[in-house]
Amino acid sequence: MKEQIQKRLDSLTKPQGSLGKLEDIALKMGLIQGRIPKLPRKKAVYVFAGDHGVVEEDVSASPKEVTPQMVLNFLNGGAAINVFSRHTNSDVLVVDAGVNFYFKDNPGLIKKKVGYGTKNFTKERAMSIIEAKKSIEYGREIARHSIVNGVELAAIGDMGIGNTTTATAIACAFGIPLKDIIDIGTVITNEQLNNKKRAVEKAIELHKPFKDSIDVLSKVGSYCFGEMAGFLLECAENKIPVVLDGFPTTAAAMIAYKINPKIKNFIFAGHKSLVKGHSVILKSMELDPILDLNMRLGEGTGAVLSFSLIEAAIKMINEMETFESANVSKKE
Ligand SMILES: Cc1cc2ncn([C@H]3O[C@H](COP(=O)(O)O)[C@@H](O)[C@H]3O)c2cc1C
Ligand SMILES: O=C(O)c1cccnc1
Repeated sequence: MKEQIQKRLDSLTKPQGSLGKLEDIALKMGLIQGRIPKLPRKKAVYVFAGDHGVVEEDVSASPKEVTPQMVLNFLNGGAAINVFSRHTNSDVLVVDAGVNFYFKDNPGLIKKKVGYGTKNFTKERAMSIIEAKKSIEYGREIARHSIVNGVELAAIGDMGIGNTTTATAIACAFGIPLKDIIDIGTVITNEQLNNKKRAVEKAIELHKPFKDSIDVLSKVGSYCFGEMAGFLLECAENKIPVVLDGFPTTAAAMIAYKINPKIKNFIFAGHKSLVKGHSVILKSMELDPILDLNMRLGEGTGAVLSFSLIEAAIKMINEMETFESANVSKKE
């Protein structure tokens, strides 16, 4: 299949390889679909929301109430992710993986609450092993539902005050040096950055050694990261491409990747976030980001914007004429 797709790319009226990453995207999408790739008939972003006990350590600029408030904003269509999803003709589904708030039913809300926020992982496990496994299973259930509903290109986004602290702890638990990734998430003071660094150091010291992904998830993870990891595993097993967003969603991908490294063949890195550690953890899974727009928001914003380029790549391989059909000379 790879040869067939590559041959088609090389037959199009352009110097070989001149469309750069767009050619890589068309090839990867073709390998996922097992054919010259076709446009996805339905696209959706799943924004996984959850609360983190570690915010007690004063590691974020915003109060934890912002998490449920932003969930309501997503449901009302007023956040950045809603705007970019409308722009790319994608649906937004918000997942309550573990927000400390009771939400009323809403067609845009998927209720998969494992608990009302995780514990402070600088003091104890963020969650039990049973909850860690349950969060992975819930993520898989969401993916199955998405596939049954015809989603052919998915993205994951994050919403949770404290997410970048949890993401940093997860990456460190998998052996990435803290100094290579510690950074502000949203803009925080120097004191808060120090708190964040100390919180991660304390957590790693308290919980090491780390056995496997479930161990990492239960010790320093959170419900929303577990659900994102389960979502990725299930989509990959069903050959559905998923686009990652920034630092938190990529840390969640590490959890899934350590369970099944083959998932990387079904994953796109939508963009490179400004958070220092993002490119480090992308590289650890050999993922190459599509966009680089100096964004540091989350919610799935970078992922959904990259949908346009994924679609452009698919249109390119389908709609361009070949040297032969357009009667353009090619040196043999
Ligand atoms: C109003 C607002 C909207 C957001 N949308 C995404 N995030 C992003 O910021 C949070 C992580 O940053 P940290 O680790 O520094 O707390 C996550 O919720 C993430 O999605 C937001 C943050 C805020 C304040
Ligand atoms: O990299 C990201 O996606 C990010 C950065 C800051 C806050 N939330 C998310």
